[in-house]
Amino acid sequence: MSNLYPIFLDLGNKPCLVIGGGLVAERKLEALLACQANVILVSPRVTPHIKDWSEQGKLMLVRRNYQRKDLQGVCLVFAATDSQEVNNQISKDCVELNLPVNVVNDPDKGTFQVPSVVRRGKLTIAVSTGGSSPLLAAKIRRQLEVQYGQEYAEFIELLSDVRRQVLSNVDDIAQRKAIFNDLVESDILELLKMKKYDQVKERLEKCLLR
Ligand SMILES: C[C@@]1(CC(=O)O)C2=NC(=C\c3[nH]c(c(CCC(=O)O)c3CC(=O)O)Cc3[nH]c(c(CC(=O)O)c3CCC(=O)O)/C=C3\N/C(=C\2)[C@@H](CCC(=O)O)[C@]3(C)CC(=O)O)/[C@H]1CCC(=O)O
Ligand SMILES: NC(=O)c1ccc[n+]([C@@H]2O[C@H](COP(=O)([O-])OP(=O)(O)OC[C@H]3O[C@@H](n4cnc5c(N)ncnc54)[C@H](O)[C@@H]3O)[C@@H](O)[C@H]2O)c1
Repeated sequence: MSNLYPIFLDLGNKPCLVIGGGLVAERKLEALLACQANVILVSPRVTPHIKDWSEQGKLMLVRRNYQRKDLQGVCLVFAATDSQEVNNQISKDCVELNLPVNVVNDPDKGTFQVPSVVRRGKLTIAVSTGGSSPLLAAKIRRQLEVQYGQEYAEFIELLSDVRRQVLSNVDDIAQRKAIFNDLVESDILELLKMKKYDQVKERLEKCLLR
């Protein structure tokens, strides 16, 4: 396998195909729905959760075995059946069509792998072991969850607002960079964690008046 190239995809309203309806398919589906993807799931059997989500209109469920025509018009494919043979066929069909495919029981047959993920608002940290140990990826994810708490979500919102203001009000690039640097290096994050919002405001003003 080559070195994997990390990338963050915007799948909002994009048609994504999951083939298989077991627990592994459910995990991939849940992550896709959390990113507002338009999911089509093809599988004769599905978990109770998948059935519920389909009844709530959260995905399109096709209750039969995979057929090559399912690939028409989709942009991302997950081969998540428990059959090596079916997953291999899906992988072959996708490679012929140049469609990115994830194969849950044979990473080398796929063209992308799913990382373990920590989300804090707009901050996303993704961990991959290149398929060597999904359990280690999950362990590192849990460690990162402790290190990067919910305060990061608030901090990033704030940085994003301030960045917009600075980009429209400060023309000098060196000065902008200095302001952004001051903000990132400030103790605002710790103050947010302690919910000391008055002091956050003070620090912000100080950085902006630089
Ligand atoms: C990160 C995560 C994302 C997700 O799926 O959402 C993910 N697997 C997770 C959990 C997990 N997977 C497995 C166990 C049971 C323990 C164990 O066996 O180790 C557990 C633990 C559990 O279930 O708790 C078993 C397993 N996984 C793969 C195989 C097949 C093989 O290796 O050949 C087998 C053996 C199946 C068998 O026994 O036959 C393959 C893949 N799993 C990947 C991702 C990709 C590589 C990621 C990487 O390492 O970089 C890759 C290559 C393909 C892919 O799926 O993209 C998610 C953790 C989410 C989190 O908690 O944060
Ligand atoms: N990548 C991962 O993270 C990971 C983790 C654990 C296990 N696995 C592997 O993933 C595979 C799936 O695991 P699971 O626990 O979800 O299995 P499962 O047995 O619960 O589900 C298999 C699903 O595949 C569907 N299916 C079978 N043939 C099909 C076909 N021709 N077309 C469409 N759907 C079909 C079935 O209806 C069923 O819903 C297993 O091979 C397992 O070893 C991968």
